[in-house]
Amino acid sequence: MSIQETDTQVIITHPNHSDSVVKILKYGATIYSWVSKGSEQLWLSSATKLDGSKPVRGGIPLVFPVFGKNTADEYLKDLPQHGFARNSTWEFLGQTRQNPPTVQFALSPEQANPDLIKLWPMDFTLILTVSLHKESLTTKIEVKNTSETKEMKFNWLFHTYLRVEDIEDTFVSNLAGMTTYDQLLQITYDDKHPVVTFHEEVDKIYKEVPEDRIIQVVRKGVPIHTLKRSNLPDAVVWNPWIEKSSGMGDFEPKDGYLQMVCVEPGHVHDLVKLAPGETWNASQKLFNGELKYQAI
Ligand SMILES: O=P(O)(O)OC[C@H]1O[C@H](O)[C@H](O)[C@@H](O)[C@@H]1O
Repeated sequence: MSIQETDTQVIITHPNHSDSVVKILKYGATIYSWVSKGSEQLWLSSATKLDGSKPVRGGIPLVFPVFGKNTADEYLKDLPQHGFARNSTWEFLGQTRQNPPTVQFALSPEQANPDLIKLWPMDFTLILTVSLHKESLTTKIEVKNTSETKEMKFNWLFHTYLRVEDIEDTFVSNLAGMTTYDQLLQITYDDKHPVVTFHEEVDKIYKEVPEDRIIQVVRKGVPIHTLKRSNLPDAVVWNPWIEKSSGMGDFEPKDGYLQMVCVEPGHVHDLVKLAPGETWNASQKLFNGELKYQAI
């Protein structure tokens, strides 16, 4: 059996490659482990809660309908950081394809976290589709505005925590020349650095990155993660480094920042505006591609 469902999670094992396994919590529809060819690809805090009491610190939390805090939008302004998708229990819809094994989860106001959904009075359906391939993982989101009258405005982001061996000799490539908003310095500039390196806290939103920019995480000249985006123009690159991780109670081990980097494809610079009855789709694909340098 390639799909196992329990009360709290769904585990997919590739039918022809038993060393490829993905584990998805119903809480947040959060992928918290993806093993490809026998090795874990995602970072997960050893102190994270997997019992639905708090968003997962690690894996691929889903950020909707707001990235960070939005103080300007009349509906989004009351929501907590990163919205409510990661703190709601999604409905498991079942397996939709045998090979590659594919499953779907759904979230609508009826299932969403009751304390948070009352702050965002919209009618919507989200469908997350997860496909496990021999050497890749695809996550696809469909957002439908089910209202007959009201426009819906939102952000979407896959908050992907990638596992690395040593962040100090790792870099993120193919963002050279892109406009970035540095969330720490609170300034926007064109990043002329050939690659993003990590020797202190990094928290940057790369804006409107063309889809043909294939973001790679490279260690010692070897690409260890490759990320393809569809309809997700922005990419957040985050490493909390020493001080920020020590302030996060659910971040363990405390030097775990050395083994992770978040590369988060999203639509966060602007809000997606969806007319009544309309649907919006986006996806990310994680795999291990050939080294490819894309310069300015
Ligand atoms: O602590 P969280 O709410 O999960 O947010 C974790 C991080 O998410 C994103 O990467 C943001 O760019 C960061 O500013 C934030 O610190």
